[in-house]
Amino acid sequence: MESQFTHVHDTPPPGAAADWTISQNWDAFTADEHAMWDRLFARQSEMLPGRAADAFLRGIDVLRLEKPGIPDYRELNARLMAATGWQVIAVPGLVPDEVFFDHLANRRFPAGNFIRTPQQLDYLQEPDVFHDVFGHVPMLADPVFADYMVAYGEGGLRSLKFDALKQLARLYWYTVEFGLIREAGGLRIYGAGIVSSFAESVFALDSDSPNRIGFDLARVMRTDYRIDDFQQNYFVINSLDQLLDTTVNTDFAPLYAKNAALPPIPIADFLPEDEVITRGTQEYALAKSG
Ligand SMILES: C[C@H](O)[C@H](O)[C@H]1CNc2nc(N)[nH]c(=O)c2N1
Ligand SMILES: N[C@@H](Cc1ccccc1)C(=O)O
Ligand SMILES: [Fe+2]
Repeated sequence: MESQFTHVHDTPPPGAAADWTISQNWDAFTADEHAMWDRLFARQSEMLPGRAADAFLRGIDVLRLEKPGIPDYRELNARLMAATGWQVIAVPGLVPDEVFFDHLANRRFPAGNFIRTPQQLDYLQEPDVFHDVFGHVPMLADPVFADYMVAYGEGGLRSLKFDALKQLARLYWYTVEFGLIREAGGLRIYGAGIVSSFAESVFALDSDSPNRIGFDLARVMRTDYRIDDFQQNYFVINSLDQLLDTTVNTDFAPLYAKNAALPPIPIADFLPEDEVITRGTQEYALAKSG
């Protein structure tokens, strides 16, 4: 089973529980680590109004994330639990797929218990506490998205029975990590991978390089993605209700079977039935490929 991170071991590291959780040990975070959080938070929060989805901005407010420093889960979880029954749990880093899905299915969001170094300011491969807590957690304060993430966890466990992890991982990638949503004011970001990245929060909305395509479940589950640079495709939902209703009310089993018989859709390709919002130039990707 290949997740987008393939160097995850299958036994918990020393000090971690069987479910891979560790104590956040908030008191052990240094002033420099809190300062890194504040630097990242200031950079993102000043540029996100008008870019981030309403639900994301509401979550920042409800969870009091503007408070300086790395959030103390004892305080954060009191508010998050009150909002949607979710809680953030600390893990050393990436956890095995099944462990990840089981946590989501039980309203527990695993967050990497480390923060990036100044050298990793603009890009790091593995999710740190800023990506996980700033990027993912505000959306978990939204009841509809919170229910989507539970259903996703349950669906993830089910997908393993169909050997369909790859298809389900694509759904996660193009919604939870890199999803865009239509709002009255225009396209907005709800994907954690975008919203936690300064450069991609600009690129995803402003650049004419990437494709922007209306969300279609089967199409997304067939579409390849890249993990090492800006996305070449973004999929756009009309509402969080649409995302929840579509995925919860569709039995994925027939979809898994149908898609397994079809080749994956190459990253920047279009299908005739695509709702094309932006026919991207792919200028950025082509320039990078040299
Ligand atoms: C579902 C899929 O396997 C995905 O890559 C998972 C794997 N393990 C993870 N582990 C952590 N801590 N955080 C994640 O986002 C993920 N993603
Ligand atoms: N409906 C999916 C479960 C799922 C729900 C929501 C998100 C992702 C997956 C299935 O039948 O397996
Ligand atoms: Fe993430």
